[in-house]
Amino acid sequence: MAETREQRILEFVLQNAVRGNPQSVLDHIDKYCREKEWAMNVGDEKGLILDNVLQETNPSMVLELGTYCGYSAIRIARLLKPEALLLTIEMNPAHADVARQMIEFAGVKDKVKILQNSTEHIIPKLKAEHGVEHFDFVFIDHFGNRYLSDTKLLEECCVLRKGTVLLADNVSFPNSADFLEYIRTSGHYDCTNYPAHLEYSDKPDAMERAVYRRQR
Ligand SMILES: O=c1[nH]cnc2c(O)cc(-c3ccc(F)cc3)c(Cl)c12
Ligand SMILES: [Mg+2]
Repeated sequence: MAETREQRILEFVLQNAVRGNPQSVLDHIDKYCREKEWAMNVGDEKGLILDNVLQETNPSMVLELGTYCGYSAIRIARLLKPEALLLTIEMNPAHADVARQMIEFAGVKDKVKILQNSTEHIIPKLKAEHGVEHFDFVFIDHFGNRYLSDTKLLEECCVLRKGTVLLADNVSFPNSADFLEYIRTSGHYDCTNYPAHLEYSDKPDAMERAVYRRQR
């Protein structure tokens, strides 16, 4: 029995899912987390919202804040066009290690680069060290109490452009209230709310799309 929940999810995928098949990996993570042990993957219901908003955006450069086990990274990577890339930031080394193996097993490792450190450490280095000009799409799913500060940091580091789409998970929880207030009242974003449910549960949750207006 693997010692951590994240390792048990990975083990279940490695032993039951189809190698190289991203959908099979997603389905098996959802199956394990619905039937055996709950975990904070974006999940299948909110995952469809992510799929739709992502496909409408048709991005070349994507950033994710909060990799966790790699579920949403695989979800995003499986829909990216050939030259497109996903950078995903994960501060927890154990989670990043599980995600690396999950992403490799799913067959999407060529489209995904995991950066293991805190967001405030990495975001200021994206242009100089990772050759980023701008992101077309940002999926925010790390810690609600960091959503606002990291969104402002993305603005200050000039990695957003007019039309960049931010999509934030878990905006129904109080710890991202300051973020919601800012994107809805700052005048720099056009916002849309998507009511849904907490992954693998019937508790209410929501996602918010925020399209960046200001020319950078
Ligand atoms: O920390 C999180 N980061 C990214 N996504 C998360 C998520 O989708 C859900 C939750 C959560 C919500 C309610 C609950 F009762 C237990 C866990 C968390 Cl805590 C996170
Ligand atoms: Mg989440």
